[in-house]
Amino acid sequence: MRYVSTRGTAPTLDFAGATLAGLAADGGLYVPESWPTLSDEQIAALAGKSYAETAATVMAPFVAGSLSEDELRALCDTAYGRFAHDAVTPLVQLDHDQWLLELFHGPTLAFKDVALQLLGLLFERFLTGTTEHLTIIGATSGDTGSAAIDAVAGRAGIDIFMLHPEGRVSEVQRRQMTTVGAPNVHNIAIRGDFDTAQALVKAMFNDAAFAGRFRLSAVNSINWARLMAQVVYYFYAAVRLGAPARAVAFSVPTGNFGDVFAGYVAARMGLPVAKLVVATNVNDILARALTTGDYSSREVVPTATPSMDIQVSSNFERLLYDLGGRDGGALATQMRGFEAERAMRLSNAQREGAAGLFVGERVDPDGMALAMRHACERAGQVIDPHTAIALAAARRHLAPDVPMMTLATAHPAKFGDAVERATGVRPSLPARVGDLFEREERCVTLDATYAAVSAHVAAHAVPRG
Ligand SMILES: Cc1ncc(COP(=O)(O)O)c(C=O)c1O
Ligand SMILES: N[C@@H](CCOP(=O)(O)O)C(=O)O
Repeated sequence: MRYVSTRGTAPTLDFAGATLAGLAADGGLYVPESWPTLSDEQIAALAGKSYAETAATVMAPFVAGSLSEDELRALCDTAYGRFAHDAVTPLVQLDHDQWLLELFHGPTLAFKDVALQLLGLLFERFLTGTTEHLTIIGATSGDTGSAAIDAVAGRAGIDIFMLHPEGRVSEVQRRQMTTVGAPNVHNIAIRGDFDTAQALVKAMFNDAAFAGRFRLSAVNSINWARLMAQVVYYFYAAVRLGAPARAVAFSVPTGNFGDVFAGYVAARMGLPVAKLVVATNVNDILARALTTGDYSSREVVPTATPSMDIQVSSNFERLLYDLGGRDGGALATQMRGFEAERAMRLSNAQREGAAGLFVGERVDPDGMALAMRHACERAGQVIDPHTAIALAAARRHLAPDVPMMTLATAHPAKFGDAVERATGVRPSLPARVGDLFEREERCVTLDATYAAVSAHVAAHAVPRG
């Protein structure tokens, strides 16, 4: 499979190249040249397969030319062997036709592990036999950071620099990042919000001199491999609830539009998806864009769902590209307009294309708390606040005979205070996270300026050989 940039001018790459590059050189995001499809028979045949087998089948067309089927299967066995549940992403029934798709059974208790456990192995595989040293730069509102650090800590040939907004991640999230002692892990708290951290990361990629000195790569969902791995659980869950004979719906708590874009990819590949509910908190740029066509960024409001406190959603660009006829030149102009104005309008084609599958929903703090209480009292499920946002949104879009799956993106113990406030129940941390509160923290705090952050990275990164 070849990968093209959404902005049309970066070199076309194979899967290995796109994985190592992260962001395209023209500032765009890599997407497959075309969407592979699975026939109904191929989808039906997934019903008897394990998670790792499903992953190898669904991802095979995307990695063709860079990995053999046997290599991919071995990587999936290793990546998904580290999960605490044998089903990797189990379904839990909430109601007659409502389900939770639990994505938090990986090492760091969030859905990010599903993709990042694999991505760590892919980096290692693609660096083997080269003398390259990878400098990973990433931004996190909490969960990507810990999952990425777990995936690459201690790996040879890689350093990771992870930016998080100071004081705006939960204590568990922060400690999961800052207590990792491996010397290749560099935590940076910035005095700013997540959007600023994400913009600083993109600026380092887009600085030709800087990108020329270091072999930069990405672990955020700007890296195509992240999304590819997330497509798998949409298939895995849907076939268990009757696909392809029966259409299914998903509600996804959304920030950077990565997870829900993976659902869109599953639909493009042939999975019968009736609806994708794009659930946001009060930082609702995506809900507004999908309901009114107005994609305009406002001040970020800190909430009890910090991982979704985002007003610039990186992966929306991938959707706009696909729905806008894959015209890289036109998309580049549209995105440059957004970058200058922090606002843009979707074209008619983009709005109408999105309306066929997506529905945007904004959920306020009361709706979130109510959903947590409802899940606890009616189904005995303690859910995290991000999942609660999606559950509240899901309940507005139930349809007869269409199972609705709410993606449970984090373990409730990562956000224990908010869960306890809403439900009176204090979830305990699973033993697999270890002695998080006893370990020493390592992190520098920097002003949210390009000069400060790029100088820090440059001082600690290994230049190209
Ligand atoms: C727990 C949780 N839920 C939801 C999201 C939003 O996912 P995405 O950014 O892929 O839309 C995140 C962050 O990515 C998260 O950490
Ligand atoms: N909520 C995210 C923000 C980064 O998103 P990503 O999916 O692009 O890595 C986080 O947990 O850091």
